[in-house]
Amino acid sequence: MSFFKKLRESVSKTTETVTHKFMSGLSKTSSSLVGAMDAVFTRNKIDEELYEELEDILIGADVGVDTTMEIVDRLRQEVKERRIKDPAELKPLMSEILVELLQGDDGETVVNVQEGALTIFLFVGVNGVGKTTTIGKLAHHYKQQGKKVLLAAGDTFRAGAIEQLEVWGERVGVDVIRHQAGSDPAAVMYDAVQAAKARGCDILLCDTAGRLQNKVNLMEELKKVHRVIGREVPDAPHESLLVLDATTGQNAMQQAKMFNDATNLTGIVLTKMDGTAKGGIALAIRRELEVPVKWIGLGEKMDDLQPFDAEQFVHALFGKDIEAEVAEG
Ligand SMILES: Nc1nc2c(ncn2[C@@H]2O[C@H](COP(=O)(O)OP(=O)(O)OP(=O)(O)O)[C@@H](O)[C@H]2O)c(=O)[nH]1
Repeated sequence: MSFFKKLRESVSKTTETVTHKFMSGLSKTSSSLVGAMDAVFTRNKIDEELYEELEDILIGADVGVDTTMEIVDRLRQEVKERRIKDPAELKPLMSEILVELLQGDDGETVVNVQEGALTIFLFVGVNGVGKTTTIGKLAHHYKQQGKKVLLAAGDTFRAGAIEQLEVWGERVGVDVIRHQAGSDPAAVMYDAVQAAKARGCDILLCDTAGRLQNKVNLMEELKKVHRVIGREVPDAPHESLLVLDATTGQNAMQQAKMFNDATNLTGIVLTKMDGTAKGGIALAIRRELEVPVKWIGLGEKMDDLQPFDAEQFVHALFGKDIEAEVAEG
């Protein structure tokens, strides 16, 4: 069975809606990245110049230098082993390599939800990356699954952040535990955990500050919040999720390194993938950080957050060609 056919089959197991969301959310990256690659794949021979052009395209799409080198090296190797001569054959090969690269170890993107017990997620990230929106979207997601959800307004640095979380709480129909602006976020977390236990909640989603007087203070605050949660519920937080804005490109990589030192991240939420033509950042993050991307944000609406799935992702980038290949059999 061809790679495309297998890919199409696995993708068709999921709903059409999800496929559509990935395709429309990633359309900017798809047309710029795959669009540029198409010009290379129509060249008349596979030579050094072709590989160099592919490298430029990948780096230009924020794939990152190391990851780009790895992709192009894999491509060279497969071309040699499979004795490929026609540049047109590089396109399916490229998508195959990208799926493998994005897939990682089995179960890596599984979200650590405790069945029948309280699950706590801590969200970290600088201001404006989409932290509050992501918390709102996930609250909606888990509420739809019939779970009892509570939110903790841990960004006490900005009064606006507390209000924004309350707006999401109202929109989704879940309660928010909050204190006054300027109060100790660790105290908010303590109260939120007690409230979640007393109310028999399934999921507690904790917002945190993205900015303080300085970076050291912020990291110390996050460590403290982490400690307080862990003291109240063993093994919590069950996920420490860094929210990154895909449109900030390589800046996102630097933020990831900084937060990883302070909070021992378990996953990344990559937002605003719909707003960038450089969605290649997902590949760089997956490869260069030792933390898996668990969700991607594909828009501003409540249901525009999708669990990260390598096949769906690549399918959305190379979509039309996969349909065509399957149609040809
Ligand atoms: N297009 C798009 N916009 C998004 C996505 N996620 C969040 N946003 C938008 O990004 C902006 C910032 O999101 P917030 O949730 O306020 O960001 P935050 O990290 O909580 O920022 P602060 O409240 O400043 O700490 C808002 O206008 C959101 O609607 C996404 O996946 N796609």
